[in-house]
Amino acid sequence: MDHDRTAPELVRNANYIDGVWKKSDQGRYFDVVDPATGATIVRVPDSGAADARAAADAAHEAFATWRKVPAKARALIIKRWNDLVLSRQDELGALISREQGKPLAEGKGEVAYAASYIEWFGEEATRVNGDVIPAPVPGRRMFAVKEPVGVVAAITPWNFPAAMIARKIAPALASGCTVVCKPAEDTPLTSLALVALAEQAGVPKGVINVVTASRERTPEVVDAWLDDPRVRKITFTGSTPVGKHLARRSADTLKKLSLELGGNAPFIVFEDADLDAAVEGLMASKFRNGGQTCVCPNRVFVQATVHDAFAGKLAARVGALKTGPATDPSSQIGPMINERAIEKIERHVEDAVRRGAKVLVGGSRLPAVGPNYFAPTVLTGADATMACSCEETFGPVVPLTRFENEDEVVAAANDTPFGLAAYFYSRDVRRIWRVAEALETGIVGVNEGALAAEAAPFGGVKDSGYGREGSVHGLDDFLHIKYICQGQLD
Ligand SMILES: NC(=O)C1=CN([C@@H]2O[C@H](COP(=O)(O)OP(=O)(O)OC[C@H]3O[C@@H](n4cnc5c(N)ncnc54)[C@H](OP(=O)(O)O)[C@@H]3O)[C@@H](O)[C@H]2O)C=CC1
Ligand SMILES: O=C(O)CCCC(=O)O
Repeated sequence: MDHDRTAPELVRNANYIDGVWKKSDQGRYFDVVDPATGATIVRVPDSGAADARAAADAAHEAFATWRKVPAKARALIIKRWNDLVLSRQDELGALISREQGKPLAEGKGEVAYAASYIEWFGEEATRVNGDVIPAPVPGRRMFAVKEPVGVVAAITPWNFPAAMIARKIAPALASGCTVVCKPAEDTPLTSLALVALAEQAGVPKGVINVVTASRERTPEVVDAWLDDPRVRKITFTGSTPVGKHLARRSADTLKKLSLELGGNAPFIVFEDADLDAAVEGLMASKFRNGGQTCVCPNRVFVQATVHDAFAGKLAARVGALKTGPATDPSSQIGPMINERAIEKIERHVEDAVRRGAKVLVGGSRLPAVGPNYFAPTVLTGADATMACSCEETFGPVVPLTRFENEDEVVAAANDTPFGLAAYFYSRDVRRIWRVAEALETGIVGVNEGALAAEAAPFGGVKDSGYGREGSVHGLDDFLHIKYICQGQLD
C-alpha cells in the first residue's frame, strides 16, 4: 500500500481459519489489483477445496459453543466490532476505495453504512423471541423457540465489500450461527480487514472464517461448502446465473438460501413530478458507486410531455460529473471494477446506438483518465429491444425511454424477469399508491432515490432472488423454529 494510510495490521494477505491467519494449503496466491491503475496492491491466498473444508471444520466445531453464548454476550461482542469498525473509518474507507475504485467519500460512507448493519444486528441479537402458544387441550404447554441454523456460507460481491460482509456476517453472529466466507476475487482486502477487527472485538476462534480465492478457484471452494451437509445455509449477493447455480447445487443437502441477485430497476418520471427533485433522485441512485449497484436505475422512463425538459436538466448534471481516481478528492465517478465490466458497458452503448438510440452525453471509454474508466452517459430513444433495457448494465449509463401513459409505463417497468428495486416520481397521491402497488419489485422508491437503510428490508422478487437483509426480518433466514410440546405431568 503506497498512497493511503491504512495500517499494515488491517491489510492482511492470509486466510483466517480457526482463529489463525494462514496461507492456503497449496501455497498459491493471486494478485489483488487497483482498478484505477491496474497495479497489484498485494497478493492473497488462492485457496482450494482443502482450505474450504478446514474453514467448515472450524465453523462446525465453534458452532457447538457459540450457539450457547447468551444473546447479550454475543451482542456485546458485536457492539465492540461496530465500535472498532467506526474507529477505523478513514483507513477502511481508503482500503475500499483502493481495491474497489469508488471515490473516497463513498468509501468512507460505505464503512458507516456497513457499521450500521453491525450495530443493528447486535441490537437484534437480544430480541430473538419465541411464542407461547395457547394449547388446544388441557394441561399441555406449547412453545415455538428459535434456534440458529448452523454453519452459514457467505459469498459476497465486489461492489460493496464492507457492507455485504456486514449484513451477512453480523446477523449470522447475532443469531448464534458460525460463518465461512468467500469474498469476491476483486475485493478480498476489505473483508480480511473487517475480520481482523472482529478478532480484536473478541469473536472467538472458528466463529468467522474467511477463505480467499481467484475467479478460477472460487467454484472449487464454494463447491466444497455446497457438498458439505454441515453447511446449513448460503447467503449470496451477486449475479442471477451464479445465484441459480447455488440454488440448484444446494438441493441435495437442502440448505436454506438467501439470494440477493441482479436487478433491472425502472425509474419513472410522471408529468406531475417535481422534475428537479426527479433529476436529483436519479443522480443519487444511478451514479452511486459509478452505477455498479444492484438497485441502480437501469431503465429510465419519462412521460412524453416532460421528456425534453427532463433530458436537458439531466444532461447538464451528468455532463458536469468529474471522473477520476479515489486519490483525487474531487472525483465523483471512479473506475469500473475491471475490463469485463467496461466491455459490458461498451457493448450496451454500442448496441443501443446501433438500434437507434442517440448519445446526449458521454458514450465512450476515457483512456486518458485510466484503463477502466467510462464517461457518464445519457442516451435518448432507448427501447425494450436494446441490451441496456434487458440486462443490468452496471455502469454510469442512463438510457431514456419516452412513454405516453401510466398503464403503458407500468407494463413496461414490469416487463423483465428481474424484480429488485423500482423508483417513480409523482405528486398525485392516488397515482402514488396505485403505481407502488402495481410494481413487481421488492423495493419501491417514491419521490426518493436513496433507499438504503439498515432498518429497511432489502431484497427482491422474481429473478432478483429471495430473502431479506437488514430490518427486523434480517435474522429470519439464520434461524429455524422449533416447536416444543410439553404434555401434562401428574
Ligand atoms: N446483486 C449485486 O449486487 C451484484 C450483481 N452483479 C451482477 O453480476 C454481473 C457480473 O458480476 P460478477 O462479479 O461476475 O458476479 P458474480 O455473481 O460472478 O460474483 C459474485 C460472487 O460469486 C462468486 N462466484 C462466481 N462464480 C461462482 C461459482 N460458480 N460458484 C460460486 N461462487 C461464484 C464470485 O467469486 P469471484 O469474484 O471469485 O468470481 C463472487 O464472490 C455484474 O455486471 C452485475 O450485473 C455483480 C455483483 C453484485
Ligand atoms: O447489492 C448491491 O448492489 C449492494 C447493496 C446496495 C445497497 O445496500 O443499497
